[in-house]
Amino acid sequence: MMSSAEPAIAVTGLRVVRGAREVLHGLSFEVPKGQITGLLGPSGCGKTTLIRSIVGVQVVAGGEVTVLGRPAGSAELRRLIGYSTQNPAIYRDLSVVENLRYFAAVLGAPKTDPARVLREVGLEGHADQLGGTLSGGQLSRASLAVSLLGSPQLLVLDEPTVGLDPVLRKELWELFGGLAERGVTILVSSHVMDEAARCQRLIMLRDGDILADDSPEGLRARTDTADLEQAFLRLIEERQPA
Ligand SMILES: Nc1ncnc2c1ncn2[C@@H]1O[C@H](COP(=O)(O)OP(=O)(O)OP(=O)(O)O)[C@@H](O)[C@H]1O
Repeated sequence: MMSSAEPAIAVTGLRVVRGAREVLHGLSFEVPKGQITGLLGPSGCGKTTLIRSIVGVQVVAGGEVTVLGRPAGSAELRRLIGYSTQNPAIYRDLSVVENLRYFAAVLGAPKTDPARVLREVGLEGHADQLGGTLSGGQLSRASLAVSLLGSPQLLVLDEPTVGLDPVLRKELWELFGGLAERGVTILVSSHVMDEAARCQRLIMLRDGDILADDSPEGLRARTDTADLEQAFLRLIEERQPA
């Protein structure tokens, strides 16, 4: 039904007000299918709000968000999107595999899925450990495992590597790369610029506006720097009148 040229996510004129302030000021962009798109920007710039709008849990003040050809928040998207929030939602009093069985049942995912996703995130050795006793990195991977249940077409990950050591971060990015090679679309937020280089596409946010929407190579060329952190800073300088 959908052509492969159709983007996984299309956002037009998205405005969101939280509290008394407008935090997203009319964003428009597309996320291509089968790629890793990074959503980057400093703390408080609106990454989580944008992600919430895409997964359909944010009240929006204006604009349109279309995900896999349907309006964001549509019931049928629930099975097609894997969403991992910043605060891992794992039951502390259930073991890892019990958590996975529970969420698989809620999603109507196959009974073989918990074993598959445990393998994918490398947590087989902790299957019977209680959620409440996992380390930070193990908890992040358990949360990622939940989002992989049911083989979603789109993975939306809000800062999945925050607080992880470099080895674990590298492993997780390799996992993301493998999923993208299998055709899964990944939108991943981060405030760590060195992770930007691992994405095929970058959306840089600042104060609720898009500063750049480009490939890492395009961004480096445009800002004449090899370093994406420098590129980000140069884009900010360009915007500010001298
Ligand atoms: N419930 C709320 N009520 C009022 N303002 C809010 C609320 N939630 C978030 N905000 C504000 O909206 C802005 C965007 O927040 P958001 O969580 O989207 O940023 P972020 O880029 O994800 O930040 P971080 O990287 O620190 O998680 C911030 O200025 C924040 O203070």
